Amino acid sequence: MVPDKEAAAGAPFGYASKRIGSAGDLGWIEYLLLCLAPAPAAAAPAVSTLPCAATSPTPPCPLRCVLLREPIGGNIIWFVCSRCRELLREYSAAVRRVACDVLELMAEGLGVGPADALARLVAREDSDSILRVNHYPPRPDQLGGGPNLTGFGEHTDPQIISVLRSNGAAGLEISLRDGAWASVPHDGDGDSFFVNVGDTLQVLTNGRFRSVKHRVVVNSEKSRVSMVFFGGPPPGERLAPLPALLGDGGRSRYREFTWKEYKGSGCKGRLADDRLCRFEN
Ligand SMILES: O=C(O)CCC(=O)C(=O)O
Ligand SMILES: [Fe+2]
Repeated sequence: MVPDKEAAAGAPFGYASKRIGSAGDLGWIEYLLLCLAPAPAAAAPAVSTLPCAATSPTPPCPLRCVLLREPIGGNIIWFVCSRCRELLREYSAAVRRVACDVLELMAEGLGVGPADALARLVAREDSDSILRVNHYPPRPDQLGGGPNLTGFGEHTDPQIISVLRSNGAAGLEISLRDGAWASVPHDGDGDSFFVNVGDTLQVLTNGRFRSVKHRVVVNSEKSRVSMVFFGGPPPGERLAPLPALLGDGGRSRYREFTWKEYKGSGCKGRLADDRLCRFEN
């Protein structure tokens, strides 16, 4: 995982609260963003050997492991103990396999070959995949502004596929074709995942699978915690609809671009922006 000092340097990885992205979007949220791409040797984490949580004086993180938060010069620097690091590694390897299995089933359903035509992009060691832990504290009584407080504003996920697991507290909603919002029912037994198509899968499938707008509203007494694996392609990967999905006229709805280019174009905009329209033919 990419080292903790990235957070201190103001890079997108690490801990943040309320601010989502760099364009002014706000939400009733705190979150951790962890890069799963292999870290360059020179940037090996200096803080990974802290003693494990049980003996730590800091509050437990939503994962029930411990993160130490230290306000230094206005920044919050976070440290992950070695046990937490190992748990996160195990979890992300398992959830990456789930993502790849789902992508293989999608390729089969679409009739495209080879079987790993989609999954290979996420399975690769250099895939730009991210783990995000979101914590939405309960809505405070004193806040006005109607029944729904925005936890995470409407957006689509830019990557190929997102696999989300929550603690069963309500709040996630998806946008239907007619623009109405529908709550995603949570799983009472806690053994299912919410799988979301990302913008890049919409491109790869030439629009056959749609990247659905979603948001989180905070209106309950209970904190919501979600943990999302975002399977993204390697940065230099050239992305375009799979040839088998171009249809009879051979029409590609999107021009070719690299993942790096897409990320670069999207990160400056607002959460709700339509990032794909710039790449449409
Ligand atoms: O917390 C949730 O349920 C959704 C979070 C989300 O959409 C995201 O992290 O991209
Ligand atoms: Fe999302």
